[in-house]
This record gives sequence, C-alpha cells and structure tokens, in this order.
Amino acid sequence: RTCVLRKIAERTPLQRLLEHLLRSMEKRDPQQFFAWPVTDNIAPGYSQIITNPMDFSTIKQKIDDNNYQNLSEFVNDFRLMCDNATTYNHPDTIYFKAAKKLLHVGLKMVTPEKLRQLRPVLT
Ligand SMILES: COc1ccc(Br)cc1-c1nc(N)nc2[nH]cnc12
Repeated sequence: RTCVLRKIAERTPLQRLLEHLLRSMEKRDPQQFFAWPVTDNIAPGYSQIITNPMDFSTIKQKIDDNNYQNLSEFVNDFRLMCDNATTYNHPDTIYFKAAKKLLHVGLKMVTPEKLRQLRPVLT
C-alpha cells in the first residue's frame, strides 16, 4: 500500500492577491466574454489574427500553477486579454467596447492606493 503524501495547495501571498483581483475582474465581465478562450467558431479567423490568446480561465490556471512571479506579469496578461479583443473586433462591436471598459476598470483595481487598501484584508 503506497501512502501518497498529498501536498495541500498552500497559497502564497501573491497567489491570494492575484486570486482576489481575478475574482473582482471577472465580476466586471457579466456576459463572460472573457471567461474562456475565443474559438475560431465564435470569431472567424481569430487564431490567425491573435498570436497570443488570453482569457480568465488561462489566467486562473497560471495563478494555480504559481506561474506569475509578480503582479506585473498578471497585469500584462490581463492587458493582453483586453488588447486582443480590441485588435480583432471593430470599435463598433460590443466586444471591443466591453474590452475597453474592462481594461479601464481592471487597471483601476491595481493602483497603489487600491493595493494599499487591500494589504490588511489579504495578509
Ligand atoms: C469567448 O469569447 C466569446 C464568447 C461568447 C461570445 Br457571444 C463572444 C465571444 C467573443 N467574440 C468575439 N468576436 N471577440 C471576443 N473577445 C473576447 N470574447 C469574444
């Protein structure tokens, strides 16, 4: 009988910060346009136009894999996700507009002032 030692996934402080920010950002995407990877079925030719796809589920996986070394890498993926939507979609589409709004709201969550307010909550 092999006794497998289960490594309980302990969260680093950075992972806890990023998970909190991810949850807050996901709330600002009620239509869930950014919840999952964009497929070529949904958006014809997407994979040819967007070379570095990104979405919230991928960001979540990277947090769980402890793939982000710092906040900036997380913010870069968030920005990439929004920029992809404004690259592929025309300005008069709901996706372009949703991406612009989401980027703006999301970046406001990571200002020094907002992060200072978070410290006691997360530590
Ligand atoms: C996962 O993507 C979607 C899911 C459901 C629906 Br309806 C639309 C999208 C979507 N469509 C397009 N053209 N551009 C995007 N950028 C991010 N989302 C999208």
